[in-house]
Amino acid sequence: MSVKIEDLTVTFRNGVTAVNHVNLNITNGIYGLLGENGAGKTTLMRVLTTVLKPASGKVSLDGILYQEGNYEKIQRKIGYLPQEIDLYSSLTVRECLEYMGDLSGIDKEICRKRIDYYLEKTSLAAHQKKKMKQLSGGMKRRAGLVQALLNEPDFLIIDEPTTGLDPEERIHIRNLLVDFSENRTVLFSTHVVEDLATTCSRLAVMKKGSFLYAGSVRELIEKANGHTWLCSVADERQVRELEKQYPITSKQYLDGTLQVKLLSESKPPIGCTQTSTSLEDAYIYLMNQNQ
Ligand SMILES: Nc1ncnc2c1ncn2[C@@H]1O[C@H](COP(=O)(O)OP(=O)(O)OP(=O)(O)O)[C@@H](O)[C@H]1O
Repeated sequence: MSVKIEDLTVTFRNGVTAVNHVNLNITNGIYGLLGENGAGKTTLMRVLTTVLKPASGKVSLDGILYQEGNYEKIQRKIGYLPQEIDLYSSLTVRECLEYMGDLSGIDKEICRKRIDYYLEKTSLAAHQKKKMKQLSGGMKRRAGLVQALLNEPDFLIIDEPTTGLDPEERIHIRNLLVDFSENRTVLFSTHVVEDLATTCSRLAVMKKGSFLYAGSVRELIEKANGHTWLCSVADERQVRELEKQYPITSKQYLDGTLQVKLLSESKPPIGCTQTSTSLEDAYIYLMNQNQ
């Protein structure tokens, strides 16, 4: 499964260009999508789900062009978990998923088996008789993900799937997505950098409708390697001084000493040592280079 985006632009009626002449190739596996609020990630995902039509440019899924006459065929290959999802609140989890499966035209018996499997995988099996409105935020998110997985899509598009999940469930969902992506394509948008660091090998970083970076996670980290410093500072006042000059990616008291991790091209003129670069550091480094 491959998705090809060529010179894609999306402009809303109010004149906002949310996606601006972007190009991207997404192949098998999990592909991460990162970016600040309002960068254009959701807009791009809505185009890929066929909900939104682009102003210009081309998108294709395994060679099938996004255009009138092809949308139904494309939609059958796609699963989508939007940022906000309000499933039928007065149905039970199971009824709701069966109904969603029905709407997608999935054979009833196959659908029942898949619901059993994914409820188990998302730790929702024990809650399947609860009404949707009785679920916690994290449970609703997981039910939404099951809904997106039900037709076992070739291309799964997920917007913040781990929002509101406790640490254990977040790990379960990440592992489920990695298993699911074995022969499929998953576009995974999130603000939780750790989720991408532990699941995907490739990602794109968006800012103001364009890609600042598209490529391997390793190469993005390599860009910031050698520019990440761990410094021991005397007090908050010194931290405030440092903040004026450098992006600071972490700050914590360790054994009574205040330590900050900062990004700088060369060694800052205070006591510090070079330290390892995380994906989060590399993201901040990239964003600061492109201010
Ligand atoms: N329906 C719309 N009409 C007009 N402008 C819109 C519409 N939807 C989004 N926008 C604008 O397009 C830009 C991109 O929004 P989008 O929701 O794609 O960003 P995002 O990267 O998903 O942000 P977030 O991380 O906050 O979810 C923003 O400036 C937003 O205000």
